[in-house]
Amino acid sequence: MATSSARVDLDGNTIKPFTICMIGAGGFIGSHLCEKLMSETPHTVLAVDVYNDKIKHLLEPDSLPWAGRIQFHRLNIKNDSRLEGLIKCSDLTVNLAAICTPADYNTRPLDTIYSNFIDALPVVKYCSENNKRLIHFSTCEVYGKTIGSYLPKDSPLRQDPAYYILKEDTSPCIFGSIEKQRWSYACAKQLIERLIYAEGAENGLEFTIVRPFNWIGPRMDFIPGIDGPSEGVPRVLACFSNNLLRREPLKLVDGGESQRTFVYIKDAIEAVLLMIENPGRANGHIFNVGNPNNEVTVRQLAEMMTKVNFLYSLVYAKVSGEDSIESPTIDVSSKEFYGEGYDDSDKRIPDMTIINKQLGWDPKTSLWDLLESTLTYQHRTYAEAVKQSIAKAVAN
Ligand SMILES: NC(=O)c1ccc[n+]([C@@H]2O[C@H](COP(=O)([O-])OP(=O)(O)OC[C@H]3O[C@@H](n4cnc5c(N)ncnc54)[C@H](O)[C@@H]3O)[C@@H](O)[C@H]2O)c1
Ligand SMILES: O=C(O)[C@H]1O[C@H](OP(=O)(O)OP(=O)(O)OC[C@H]2O[C@@H](n3ccc(=O)[nH]c3=O)[C@H](O)[C@@H]2O)[C@H](O)[C@@H](O)[C@@H]1O
Repeated sequence: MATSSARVDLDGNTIKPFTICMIGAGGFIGSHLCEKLMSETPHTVLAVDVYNDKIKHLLEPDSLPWAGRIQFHRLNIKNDSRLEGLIKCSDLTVNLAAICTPADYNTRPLDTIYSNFIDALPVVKYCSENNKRLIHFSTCEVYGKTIGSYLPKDSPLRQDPAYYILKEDTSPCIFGSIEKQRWSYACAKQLIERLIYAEGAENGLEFTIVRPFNWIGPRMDFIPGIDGPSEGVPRVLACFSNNLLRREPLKLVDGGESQRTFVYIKDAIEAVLLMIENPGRANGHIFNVGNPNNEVTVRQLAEMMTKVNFLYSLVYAKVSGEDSIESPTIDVSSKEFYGEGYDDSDKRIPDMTIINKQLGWDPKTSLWDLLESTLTYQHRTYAEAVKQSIAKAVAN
């Protein structure tokens, strides 16, 4: 445990322990960030969320080595006057709270806009008024679609990185029309980014904006019918994990042609810790955090996850080779899967120049490796519960 030895920042200065108000600490990213801060740093976390299931293992029992350095505050930031007090007594606020599952963007656009813009406003205001540093979680979705996607299909310029690489300081934000409510999330995130940037420019707010590019790993979202609603649609990793655990075909939306770069949550958390502990290098910056080397189409992701799952089943669950499903994928239209108003980002490759220069950070984990450890986690956490729920359904 590194908590007793003095920590130094990237410039060799000793880092004093500080207090972090982490809003949305009970979610996927928050749970990994809390874990990292507890196990490797001396900092204190005031963990704010409406749920704490994903950080329970850090809160109990009292004998944990970090007991006293993490406190859970169950509150909804929409309507709780305790929020300002928690921000005031912290050195830094990290805001992760949001609705961030695409199935909600076109079906619950009002909740999406309120959650990502209106509910974040008081957090920015309290940080600005009390001279507190803010690390705000935005998204790579603020880039929307690539410039290349608007070129003719056979244009050679589509192969030119200038038409698809996403750069914090030069790329435009390209969204679809207003009826394409998919973009309600990206647009709300863009506006809160602009507001934070303006608070920095006009009122001196010390801020960092993070644009995650498809961070994935254990504890992401939920498995429908097990630890989330049966009809709920989580992000792609959990959708495909659910299909694999239930031994049903993986659904490819509109042919699974969209491309994504996936980064392992543990690599990405290293980047966030560097931002937290190096304010002089992180303040005033917007950072892409992703892994440009892990690009696949959604179809390729489905194929890779099917292979990794098959190997896991052979080795650990002792399932025979012939038992693998015959039709591992099935095509569905986006209208059928997400409903009216869905649209998609075609390709998302982060430019890494700024984060490299400011923080010297690079992702390490390959897609194969991260899928192997994540699917092992999914099996160990959910396989038995899924088996029981299938048996129950058959019995009824
Ligand atoms: N996971 C990714 O790859 C990714 C990519 C891009 C952007 N982001 C952004 O990062 C942030 C965290 O994402 P995540 O994947 O951990 O999502 P998540 O849904 O797992 O976590 C969000 C947490 O915020 C909490 N929350 C939401 N509204 C709240 C409220 N009103 N009051 C209190 N708590 C509230 C939720 O209960 C949840 O625990 C979000 O802002 C998201 O937009 C994530
Ligand atoms: O993770 C990110 O960086 C951002 O992108 C995500 O958006 P997206 O990548 O579109 O969300 P996923 O649900 O992970 O879907 C990825 C792709 O898989 C497809 N998909 C999803 C689920 C499924 O069962 N099948 C399928 O083909 C989707 O249509 C999409 O093309 C979410 O908007 C946010 O969590 C976040 O801000």
